[in-house]
Amino acid sequence: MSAFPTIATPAGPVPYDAPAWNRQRHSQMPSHRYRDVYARVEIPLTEREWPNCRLTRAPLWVPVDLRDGNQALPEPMDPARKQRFFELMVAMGYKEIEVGYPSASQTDFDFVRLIAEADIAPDDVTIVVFTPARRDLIERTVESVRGIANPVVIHMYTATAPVWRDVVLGHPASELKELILAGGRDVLKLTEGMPNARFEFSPEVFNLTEPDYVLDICDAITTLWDAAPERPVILNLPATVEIATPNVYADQIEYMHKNLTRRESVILSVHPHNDRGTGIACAELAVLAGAQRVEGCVFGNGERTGNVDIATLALNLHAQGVDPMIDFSDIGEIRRTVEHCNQLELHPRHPYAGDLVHTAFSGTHQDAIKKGFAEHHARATVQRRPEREIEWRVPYLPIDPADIGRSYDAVIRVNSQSGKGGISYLLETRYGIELPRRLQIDLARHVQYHTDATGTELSAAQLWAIFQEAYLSDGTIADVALMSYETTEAGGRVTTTVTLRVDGEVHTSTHSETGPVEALTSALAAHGRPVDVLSLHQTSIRAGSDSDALTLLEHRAPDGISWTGGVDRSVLTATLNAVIRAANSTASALAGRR
Ligand SMILES: CC(=O)SCCNC(=O)CCNC(=O)[C@H](O)C(C)(C)COP(=O)(O)OP(=O)(O)OC[C@H]1O[C@@H](n2cnc3c(N)ncnc32)[C@H](O)[C@@H]1OP(=O)(O)O
Ligand SMILES: CC(C)C(=O)C(=O)O
Repeated sequence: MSAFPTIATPAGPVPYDAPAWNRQRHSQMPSHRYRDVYARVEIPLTEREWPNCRLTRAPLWVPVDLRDGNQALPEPMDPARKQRFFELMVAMGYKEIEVGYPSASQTDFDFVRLIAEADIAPDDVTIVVFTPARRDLIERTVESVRGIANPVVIHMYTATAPVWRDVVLGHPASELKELILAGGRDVLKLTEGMPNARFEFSPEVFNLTEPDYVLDICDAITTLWDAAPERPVILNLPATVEIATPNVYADQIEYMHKNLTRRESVILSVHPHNDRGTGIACAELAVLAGAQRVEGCVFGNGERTGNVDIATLALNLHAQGVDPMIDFSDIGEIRRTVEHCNQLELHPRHPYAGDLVHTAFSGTHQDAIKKGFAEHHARATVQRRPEREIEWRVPYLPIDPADIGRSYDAVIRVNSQSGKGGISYLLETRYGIELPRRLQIDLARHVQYHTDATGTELSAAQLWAIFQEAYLSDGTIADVALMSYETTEAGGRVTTTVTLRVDGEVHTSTHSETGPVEALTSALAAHGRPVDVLSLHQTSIRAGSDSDALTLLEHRAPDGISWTGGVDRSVLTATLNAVIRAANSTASALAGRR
């Protein structure tokens, strides 16, 4: 690590990490205990190519929700939930699905039998079943798939890392290799006469296993199973317990990719877990390093912190312009089904699918998103192309939420962190009201006052209520009213007659050569209630299929610049209402001042 910079102090420059400045202290935790057992293995890779590679196409995805995901649930799925999950995965387009650990339970076994006996797996979907390298369990596994017409993969695993060899299995390295090959022979023998059967081997805890030992076992198993390009063997290299930075896993995968003897007859697969929170990074770097197949769970359920999350991996590709080859266009429905089957809820910040991931509360983000949507809309109009087709350039939203079936409405929500952009966006999208910039700023102050006081989020309807209270309600004094007006034209001359009630008295005045708004302001001035109009803006309020005109009027008030509004079916009446309201609010402000 490079040296810390220095900080100028009255006593001269002091290193930034000097105790006086850097207040970090040694923790109370015994970190030294983890140096050996869970240490990264050394990989004899001298040159690495993966850092220069790019993700240009989707790997083969294999969801293991019904096996690795299921074995990590407090309450494993019942048959109905398993079937529903399976059907979801088929509908999403997965072509290879691990459906269970048939020797583990009757439910798992029966589900595989259901696939054999009912017509729930389309012909092009490969069915994977999982087994340890133990004859009785392999027998039961092969039994479960008998009669399935689909391609079938028998997936055998055994842990290979030193601690597992010593502590769990009780076999030194050479004996363990023999145990694995014995399991491999059992698989071969028991699947004789099953031309649809292919084989997969996983050296569990691959990432903690000595590279040359695991390479030797993998080569031995591909030789035993006679891997060939037309009948490849899947070698699945799990990061069963994630312990190192993702670049280390990438090195491990590249090492295998470059050194496997029958590489062209192997489908190189990875199976990352997420103990360090870097399962996604491990999978992505592993694909750069040569992996062709990725096992994971749809939203990352699985042992401890989970299997790698396939939805995130797939949508990361989508966000880089690469077709993920799996359909997440209705992520809400997928999420509902997965939550129902796993009985686990997704975190609101879960990438892509969480409730809050397409929502901005903070003012500057809202402002940028609002501008981004406006620019997007304008560009689509200029190019005469559908908005869903044109290039996406909306700041802070890595993908168009509509791509995955989420609506724009949820994108912006308002609380005390919000600013004018988000507030006006909500009023515009919900009510069709386009607010002028200076009014947006004024309204944001009213909203901020409210959110600071309550600390809660505001809905569009609540914002609308605040808007009405601020600009459309009559002040404490409402002693001016417009009784009537009439405009006539004779010989090209326009004359407007205005009848006002001011302080209980009715006054009628006639104004030549002016339109109704000027006539009204002149009449108000003549009766001691001037309104100094600075600007007028017309917009409309959508109410169902109808719309009302909304006039927004900026005027000089005793306390500075102020806004009032008027609403009516007619634009003119809306404007006159806004002028009268300005006269009354000026009176209220003056009264408040006294
Ligand atoms: C990383 C993974 O996800 S691996 C998959 C883990 N999934 C599961 O365990 C869920 C399903 N498992 C089960 O239902 C049970 O564990 C069964 C049916 C497989 C086995 O049950 P039991 O026979 O009662 O054994 P138990 O689970 O207590 O212990 C496992 C035994 O298998 C051995 N073993 C563990 N993995 C393997 C393996 N891959 N190949 C061969 N033997 C293995 C262990 O050393 C232990 O042997 P021992 O009894 O001689 O000490
Ligand atoms: C054995 C493999 C496939 C596994 O589930 C894991 O390592 O987590």
